[in-house]
Amino acid sequence: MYVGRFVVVGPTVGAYRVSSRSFPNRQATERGDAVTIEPTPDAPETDNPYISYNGVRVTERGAVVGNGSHVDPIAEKLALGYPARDALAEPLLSLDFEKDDYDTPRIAGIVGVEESDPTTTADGPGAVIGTVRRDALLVEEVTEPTLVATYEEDSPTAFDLGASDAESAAREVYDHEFEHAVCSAGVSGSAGDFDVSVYNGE
Ligand SMILES: NC(=O)c1ncn([C@@H]2O[C@H](COP(=O)(O)O)[C@@H](O)[C@H]2O)c1NC=O
Repeated sequence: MYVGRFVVVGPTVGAYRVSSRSFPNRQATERGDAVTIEPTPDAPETDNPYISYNGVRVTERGAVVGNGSHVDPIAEKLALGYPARDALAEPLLSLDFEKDDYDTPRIAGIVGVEESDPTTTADGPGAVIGTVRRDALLVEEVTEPTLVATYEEDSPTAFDLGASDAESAAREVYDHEFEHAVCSAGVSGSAGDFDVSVYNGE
């Protein structure tokens, strides 16, 4: 099955996988507190605005994963002190679904939200997941690893993630049977102490 891009989000571990039919020549590159999704040096030129972006941004108050330019404002709002639910919901709503041939949804999540966050109820690190589609804006707290994808699996659904560290999470989502894996990133930890890892295949 092809689900396009997907995030898996849990309280202390999460991941993002790029799967792509149209733009497979891409890589995940760690750059300080971010992971950039970008064309490989040999990729054909394109003016598609949706294929290069930060897929991960780590802040002191949580690690953000997602499939587009909304990751940056989510991280910035979180760092400014917005509650996790609101930091996720506002950029999704204002940027909306992608204006491409597929009305591709924006998907995102925040891992390792601090316990004091007023919009999570977890007794420990919290997590929120969300998506904006043409027909819905869905944002919710999750207490177990949860997946949302751009296509088919486009509402948050429980996901059986075995990994508990960033490196294994990146590897596990890359190796998942969903078709057309391109690259991935994993995050683990909680507010103030995160690990990040990328995987670009063998
Ligand atoms: N985030 C990404 O890496 C990404 N890659 C491709 N897209 C969009 O999704 C469309 C379909 O891509 P594909 O055939 O690779 O699933 C592309 O034309 C592009 O508008 C993306 N946008 C959202 O997922």
